[in-house]
Parts: sequence; C-alpha cells; structure tokens
Amino acid sequence: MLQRALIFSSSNPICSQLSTTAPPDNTVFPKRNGGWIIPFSSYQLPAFPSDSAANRPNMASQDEQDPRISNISSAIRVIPDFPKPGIIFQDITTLLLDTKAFRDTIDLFVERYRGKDISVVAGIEARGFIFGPPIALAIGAKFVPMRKPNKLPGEVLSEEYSLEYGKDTMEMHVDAVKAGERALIIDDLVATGGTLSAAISLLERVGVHVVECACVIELPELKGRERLGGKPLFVLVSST
Ligand SMILES: O=P(O)(O)OC[C@H]1O[C@H](OP(=O)(O)OP(=O)(O)O)[C@H](O)[C@@H]1O
Ligand SMILES: Nc1ncnc2[nH]cnc12
Repeated sequence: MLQRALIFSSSNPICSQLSTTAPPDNTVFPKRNGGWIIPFSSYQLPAFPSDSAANRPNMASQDEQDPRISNISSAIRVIPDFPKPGIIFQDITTLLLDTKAFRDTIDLFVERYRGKDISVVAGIEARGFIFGPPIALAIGAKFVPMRKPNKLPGEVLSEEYSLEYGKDTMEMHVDAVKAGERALIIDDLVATGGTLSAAISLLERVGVHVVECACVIELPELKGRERLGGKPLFVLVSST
C-alpha cells in the first residue's frame, strides 16, 4: 500500500500530515487508496463541556473502541495531489455512498449532542451543509448556514479569515440567531482551523455561546485545534 510519505514531498504545510511510518497496528486502518487514518481515541476526545461522569457512558462516541469508527474511517477516500500537487485530499463523498457509514457518522454526533440544550447547528459551506442538517433535525435545533461571501440575501455579518494561502470571507444572516443561544459548529474537516475560528467569531459577535465544534476528520499536524481559542473540538477520525 502506498503511504503518504511516498507521494508527498512539498514544503506546503498541508504536507505535514504525512508520516514516514504507519502508526501502531492497533490504531491504524489502511485506506482504500493509500494513506492511513486513525480513529479517534480517548486522548483526542475532550469530555463534553457540560458532561458529568454519570451521563458520559450514554454517549457512544465516548467509547474508545466504538466499532462504527473504523467503518467510517475506511469509507473516506484519500486522493493524493488534489486539488493541487502536494495536497492529500480527504474525500468524504465516498462516505456518503456508504449508507451505514453515513448514518453512523450522523448518529455519533447526535448521540453526543442530543439533550445538550443546543438550539443552533451552524454548518460551514460546503461540506458542513451535508452533515449539519440531519444532526440539527435529530437534536431539535435550527440549521444556520455559514456561507461564502455574497450568497446570503439578507443582512449579514462578515468575518475575514486566513487560509493556507491568502484570505477568504464567511458570512451569516444576522437575524438567524439570537444572543444567548447555544450553538454547535459542524464541518467535515479541520486543517489549519482558520475556517472554524471564523465561524466561532461570527457567532460570538452576536452573543451566541459556541458549545463545541465538531468535524468528521482532523488533520492534527496542522494544529487547527490551537486556533480555536480554547473552544472544544470533537472529531471522529484523525488523519496523520
Ligand atoms: O481548517 P482549515 O484550514 O480552515 O480548512 C478546513 C476547511 O477546508 C475545507 O473547505 P474548503 O475551503 O476547501 O471549501 P469547500 O468545502 O467549499 O470545498 C473544509 O471543508 C473546511 O471547511
Ligand atoms: N487535505 C484536505 N482534504 C480535504 N479537505 C481539506 N481542506 C483542507 N485540507 C483538506
């Protein structure tokens, strides 16, 4: 199997997700198209902010060995050199083709966030629009799209943020949320953390409390977690 170290050579920061050796056997799931992906383990799982020891066992996502995680991990395709040379693209479209893995992904988030008094699920364009709405419906929250610029017709708040190269802007309808609401931010993947940190800023500027950010995949070597100002981040799989 082709390992990421063999297909990657650039000094691009995204390349830091490569490793020359596979992680230990008991934590690694080989991917369909090469590369390695590690399911979450306890060291990656912050306890839910309002959890008590008593209700944690009710969350399937807190189980280190939850069998659903390995299937989810295996269903994510890895495409080297997309969209440009040196990037190892984590393709969640194959996860969407696998009805069990897709359903399990939604269920793991719903099990974690149901009953946590969350009234807003904020999904980040574009891939946060795939995972956010079913989670919102299942936990009884509204879905608020965090969009690329000039897409929303109403009054918007804008937040500029830095990408790997250059800048982008995220927008949210001002009247979509109210001060004091509790929000969950959903995206497919956290890399440098710039996107999530912009979403946190937008919500906090209008007085919304961001309870947690949740992603299917984390690229931990890009240290996106460190850009979230201490906001909790929950992920299902970690790609090294
Ligand atoms: O942690 P970061 O370094 O900010 O990167 C993560 C973001 O990058 C990807 O989106 P992208 O900007 O490619 O947009 P898309 O979902 O519209 O393809 C991904 O879906 C996240 O939103
Ligand atoms: N490696 C990657 N795969 C998929 N989406 C990404 N967004 C930023 N880095 C990414």
